[in-house]
Amino acid sequence: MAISFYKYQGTGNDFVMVDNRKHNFPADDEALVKSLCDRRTGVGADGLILLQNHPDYDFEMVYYNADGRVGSMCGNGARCTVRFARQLGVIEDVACFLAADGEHQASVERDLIQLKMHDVKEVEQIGEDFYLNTGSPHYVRFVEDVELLDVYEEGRAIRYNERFNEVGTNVNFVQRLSDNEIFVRTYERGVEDETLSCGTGVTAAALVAGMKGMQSPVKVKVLGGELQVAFEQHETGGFKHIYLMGPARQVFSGTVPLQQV
Ligand SMILES: N[C@@H](CCC[C@H](N)C(=O)O)C(=O)O
Repeated sequence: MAISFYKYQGTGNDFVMVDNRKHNFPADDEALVKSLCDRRTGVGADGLILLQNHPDYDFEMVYYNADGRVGSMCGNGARCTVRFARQLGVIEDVACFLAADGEHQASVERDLIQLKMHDVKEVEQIGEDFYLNTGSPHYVRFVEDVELLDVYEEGRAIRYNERFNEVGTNVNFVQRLSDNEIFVRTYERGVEDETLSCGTGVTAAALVAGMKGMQSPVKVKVLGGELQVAFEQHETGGFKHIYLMGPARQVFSGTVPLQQV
């Protein structure tokens, strides 16, 4: 048996995508997902996503981290899944779909995908840092010079801090570049390394920038390109009308014999 797959990327956050509408991909096989995501012996990706039918939505997105475990919400993965659904003819230019954290709306605008994120009700302050959930848990630290930072070492130290116990966290280091632009580097849980971009992380970083006085929309530079985050701040704290926007495209497609993974 062979697995047909597509490889997509959104600002360098890359995913193995499987059209699971008529198949039954054995995603409970953690070792299989992990081996497909392996950059030396597999296809290579930060995660694997199944696009499946759902009776109440245009489609359902099921996301697995590169370590093979089922993940929480993935912002870039969702933008890539919308592009994938458009290319498969599942949707036209708008989508309403189900992800790990519930319903999302999205729209395709030429090479950009705009994704509506869920409201964020609270942002915890931890010393000078912040912790919030944008579909996945994110720790946000503002720094002076993000390019000089050892994201792997400093990210891991926070990721495995006992405060976050077995749930863990993603860790975002943020530099303010101008009145409306930040630069974000992320250590991603489940990849256990820095990735070129993290959509839920960029969203978390932009919201914290908003708390610090930055106006929406916030431009976000990442190692893999540029994203934009729009939001409205609740008077009582928290955020609503949150949108993540950026490019997402197919890189290649192929098949992998199951016995080789
Ligand atoms: N790359 C993602 C975040 C995926 C979830 C993360 N790995 C986790 O386990 O929390 C994104 O674009 O949001």
